[in-house]
Amino acid sequence: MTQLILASASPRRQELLGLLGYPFTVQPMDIEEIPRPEETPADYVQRLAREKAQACANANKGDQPVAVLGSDTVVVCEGEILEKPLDFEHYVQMMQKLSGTYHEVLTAVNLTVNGASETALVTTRVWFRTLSDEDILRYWQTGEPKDKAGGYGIQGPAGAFVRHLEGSFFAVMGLPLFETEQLLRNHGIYP
Ligand SMILES: Cc1cn([C@H]2C[C@H](O)[C@@H](COP(=O)(O)OP(=O)(O)OP(=O)(O)O)O2)c(=O)[nH]c1=O
Repeated sequence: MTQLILASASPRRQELLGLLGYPFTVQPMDIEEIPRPEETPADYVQRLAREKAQACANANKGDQPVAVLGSDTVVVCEGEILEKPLDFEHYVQMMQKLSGTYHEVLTAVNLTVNGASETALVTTRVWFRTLSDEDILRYWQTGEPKDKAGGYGIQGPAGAFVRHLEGSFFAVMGLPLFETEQLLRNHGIYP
């Protein structure tokens, strides 16, 4: 039987994959996350999702057959890629950019199995209400922004910043449920 591995350190991705009902194990991969010159945000997230899954598949070569899921999420605002905030200043800059306007959240998920590799990309447009300096400071103090792309987690208190969303809530949180299940089914993997 093919063993399913989630190549991710993200507790959100673990929680979301758990909702699909597949038994799986977790093996995070440390991949360098730096966009190449001229690489579009869409190409970048898809490459990282693929690299995470392929690194994990390589690490499990020779064992029993494995199917590996890798994923990556970035926030894109006015053409700029926003990843995890490096510090408070960086976080404030990000929130000021996101305040009162919309941005895109790009999440790619890759399935690598038996040498085959397929990636799905989900783009979600998210509209934030205007944020005051106090909103921004108070949200930092929750400790939530640090490990999240764009400096926020839609599934937590920052959900109150979101006026409207077009796309997939689960993709913003880190793993699109519909597309992930489709990838698995396309490759004959069922719970
Ligand atoms: C925008 C947004 C991101 N996030 C999280 C999901 C991801 O964990 C993180 C994006 O960073 P990633 O680099 O995609 O993932 P990661 O480093 O956490 O985990 P791994 O590479 O091992 O898979 O931001 C939320 O939880 N909620 C949100 O609303």
